[in-house]
Amino acid sequence: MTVLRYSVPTLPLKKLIIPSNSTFTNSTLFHFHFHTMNSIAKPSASSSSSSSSSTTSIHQVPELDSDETHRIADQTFRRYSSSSSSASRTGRGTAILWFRNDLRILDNEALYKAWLSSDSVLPVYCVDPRLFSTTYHFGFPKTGALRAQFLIECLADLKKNLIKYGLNLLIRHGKPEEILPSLAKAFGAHTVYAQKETCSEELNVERLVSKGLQQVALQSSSESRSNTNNPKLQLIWGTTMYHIDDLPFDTGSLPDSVEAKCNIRSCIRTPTCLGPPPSIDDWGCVPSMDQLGAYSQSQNVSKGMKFVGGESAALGRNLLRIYKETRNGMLGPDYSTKFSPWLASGSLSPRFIHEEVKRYEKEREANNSTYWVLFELIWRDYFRFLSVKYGNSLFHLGGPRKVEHRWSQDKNMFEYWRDGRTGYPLIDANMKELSTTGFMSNRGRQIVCSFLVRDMGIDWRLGAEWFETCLLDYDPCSNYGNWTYGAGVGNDPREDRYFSIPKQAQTYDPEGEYVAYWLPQLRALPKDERNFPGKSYIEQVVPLKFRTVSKHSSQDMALAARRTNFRGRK
Ligand SMILES: Cc1cc2nc3c(=O)[nH]c(=O)nc-3n(C[C@H](O)[C@H](O)[C@H](O)COP(=O)(O)OP(=O)(O)OC[C@H]3O[C@@H](n4cnc5c(N)ncnc54)[C@H](O)[C@@H]3O)c2cc1C
Ligand SMILES: Nc1ncnc2c1ncn2[C@@H]1O[C@H](COP(=O)(O)OP(=O)(O)OP(=O)(O)O)[C@@H](O)[C@H]1O
Repeated sequence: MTVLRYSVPTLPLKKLIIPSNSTFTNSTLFHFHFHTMNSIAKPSASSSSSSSSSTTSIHQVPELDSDETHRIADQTFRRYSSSSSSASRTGRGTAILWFRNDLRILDNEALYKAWLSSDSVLPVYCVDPRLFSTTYHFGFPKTGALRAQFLIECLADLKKNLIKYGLNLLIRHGKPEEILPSLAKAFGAHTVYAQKETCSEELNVERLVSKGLQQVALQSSSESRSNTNNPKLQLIWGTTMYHIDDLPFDTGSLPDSVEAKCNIRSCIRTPTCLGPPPSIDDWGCVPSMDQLGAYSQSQNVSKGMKFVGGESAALGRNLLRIYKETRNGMLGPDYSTKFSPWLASGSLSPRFIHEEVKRYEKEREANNSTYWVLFELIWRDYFRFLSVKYGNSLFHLGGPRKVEHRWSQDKNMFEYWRDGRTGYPLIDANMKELSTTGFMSNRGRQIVCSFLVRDMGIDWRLGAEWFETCLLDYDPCSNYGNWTYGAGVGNDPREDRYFSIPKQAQTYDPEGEYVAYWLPQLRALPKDERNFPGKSYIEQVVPLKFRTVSKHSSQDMALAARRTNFRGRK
């Protein structure tokens, strides 16, 4: 079988070359945990054909127990720490480190700069109620329960690791623009350091925080002439593998087709001790699901993959050897790296992955998989830089290309898709995986996107906002970037990205293992019928645009015609 690479972003960044000559300041090589072929070959949902085990199993990702996770994390922290840099800490006073989507210690430049510029760092996380309200147009939960749970785990782990480094994490509930200026005032902080974001919701918060800090300075100067406090917000780039300052072009004019060669910086070496922290009586607890708001009612993963949040778990997950051959899979934890939830929360640095890949290549072998992991990370970078270039048009119906198209907002149709009741097993299985686990393979994402947009003709923003609710790895740039591509409104030169369900099913789920896992009622059918079950399954709600597989096309058409107008909330 020829394994095709997925076709969402193929160009334009294809030509962005990963330099093979990246240089590292620390060339010492240590052991790093990689799954072996044996551990990959362990029975998993993808390899098991027993119906009982493959319908009920839960795969924890990573599959290590807590002791092993922390052992590997500590080992990795040591490998990436520096004991010699305390002499360079010449700063005075207090600096605040405002954690956002950079919930990690390793390779966190903002944290490092806060440490360097002060003699005491105050790490803060603000539980911003806006992140737990609703999506912009259609009023879905802004953060679904599974991502909320993942975030809680990230915060608990970050707090634990900061304590190991001689600090702590102050957790406050409220808006950063209210919390940070008041902390800056109370502690006389000179700077608030934070990772720079690029989308308008986050940029708006940055502006408000900056304004709040200016108010502190104004108040301070009117109250005291001798001892004024003039705190500033210092934003540090940190989300991508390529540093924005190293790109050979200005992001505002990021070309649609790029041929660029630039170095990837080494990870920041974190000092072994980041303390002392300021004196604080109550550091605040990691929030519970209840505290995160109405939409975050606990939801347990009942089958499929259960991702463990936090930097320690992220460092325990590594998988490179067979990645290229399996990336287009859909079932089980090991067909792709599954780094995305940790990358999105910032528990994992893309530069760390790059450095580890290079180390692996040097110690063992360079192979297709090691190349492809970095290649995929370039796509992640690309969508981040695209958000700088295109701003809010990434979120607009017509996308960056301002495409005019009549979209449906049929509520019933959308709900068939959302709930996995379309009558197409491949769509329904993927949508059930998403709502049960918060994850879907890249292939699945492309297929369900194409179905919603092309076969159902539904406003792509409904799909994008539903993904925003559900995905553990939700990232505004990657999500809306990929959706605009899929909907044909992005800057992708290709016109119609149609994914034919029969073809996708035959190529990527030929034995119907994936659909039978998520739709157990199909397991009783012969393997080659599971994706094409006819009357043994629910009716298809729309015919396919380019191929009629339905045996009930008149009913399909009738259903498709029953369209009611779904009124967006905006
Ligand atoms: C409609 C749609 C919506 C998506 N929404 C998101 C999202 O909100 N957040 C997100 O991280 N990814 C998103 N993706 C991209 C991709 O599906 C996931 O990053 C990938 O499936 C995560 O699995 P993995 O970590 O095993 O990826 P791997 O295949 O192992 O790739 C390694 C890393 O490369 C990056 N990457 C891979 N493919 C892409 C891509 N197409 N775009 C951007 N980054 C990529 C991810 O960070 C990923 O973790 C979306 C794709 C589509 C088609
Ligand atoms: N982090 C984010 N996550 C999800 N959506 C985001 C994020 N940042 C910005 N957006 C979206 O960007 C859009 C910006 O809308 P805004 O009103 O700020 O600007 P606009 O260009 O005037 O848009 P509109 O014309 O729709 O009002 C909204 O759809 C908002 O949801």
